[in-house]
Amino acid sequence: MSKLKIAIQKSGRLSQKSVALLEECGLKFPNGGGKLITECTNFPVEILFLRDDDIPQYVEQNVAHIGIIGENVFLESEKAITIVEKLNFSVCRLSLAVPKEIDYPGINFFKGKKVATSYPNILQKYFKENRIEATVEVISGSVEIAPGIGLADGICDIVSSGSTLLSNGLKEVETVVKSQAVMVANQTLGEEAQQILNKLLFRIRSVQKAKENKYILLNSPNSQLEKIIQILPGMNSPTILPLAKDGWSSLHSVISEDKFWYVIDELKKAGAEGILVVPIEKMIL
Ligand SMILES: Nc1ncnc2c1ncn2[C@@H]1O[C@H](COP(=O)(O)OP(=O)(O)OP(=O)(O)O)[C@@H](O)[C@H]1O
Ligand SMILES: O=P(O)(O)OC[C@H]1O[C@H](OP(=O)(O)OP(=O)(O)O)[C@H](O)[C@@H]1O
Ligand SMILES: [Mg+2]
Repeated sequence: MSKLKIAIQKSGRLSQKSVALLEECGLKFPNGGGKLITECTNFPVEILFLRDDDIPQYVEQNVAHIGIIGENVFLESEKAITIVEKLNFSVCRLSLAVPKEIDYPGINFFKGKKVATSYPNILQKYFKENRIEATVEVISGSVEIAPGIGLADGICDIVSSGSTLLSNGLKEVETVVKSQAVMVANQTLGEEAQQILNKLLFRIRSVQKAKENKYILLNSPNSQLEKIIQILPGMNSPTILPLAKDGWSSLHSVISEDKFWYVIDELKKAGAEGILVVPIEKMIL
């Protein structure tokens, strides 16, 4: 049986989380010792450890069938490859920034200016869409230094917390694109590779779904059960088990991660006690 070749970043912001995702999907593989290619022992997959900027090209050429990269690298590469799944990690944005003392009048500020970036394709496109004629100065890293040393009037680079901008005397003025880690694939995968990818995507979605949800257990007087069930929009209907204590039940359900603080407040008001919220490892729907 042939193997699905997955390209992930060798070292950098995406590498640990990419490895963790594959491991959470149950894939077992030796990782370390500087080996740049490794085989899964329990799934028909081969993992290639590469520079992230090279991954789109390898996937386009089918040297790797799929890859994990930032959406920013996908867009910048302009390769004929397809995003098959957004992965909800390494969330960041590509933004324009200028020295903090500038009284920024809006995007027209950039007309006739020089902007340093490692993302010339994305930036040129953005300027074109906004009818801005500006000079794009391509540098490969430490972009935030450019205005301070007189290389450019502004920059376009990755922002997450904003602390790199702050410590270099810059302020964010426009978001150019939002990004997160994505899985990309070759556009003409063979049947076998496609089947393995489908299995892997099923596992990834089960892991993602589990992360978005929590398992909740609580005790409630039977008289309050109806009210509590209405507060908890479960997967189907919640499980209810009688407690040893007369007139009380234990209720189990699933709630989405972003709702549970809000819901917990309401549950307490409705008389729920002994509330436990626990992580879910896999969720098969
Ligand atoms: N501060 C950040 N917060 C969240 N995500 C980030 C951050 N910085 C970068 N990323 C995301 O992680 C990806 C990889 O970033 P990294 O800095 O490791 O790349 P790199 O230096 O180009 O690595 P390589 O050596 O493989 O070329 C970026 O393309 C972006 O999608
Ligand atoms: O808004 P922040 O949270 O400060 O993150 C943004 C910074 O993170 C990335 O650099 P990284 O730290 O990965 O170093 P690198 O430039 O060497 O890749 C990116 O290039 C920015 O400089
Ligand atoms: Mg890179």
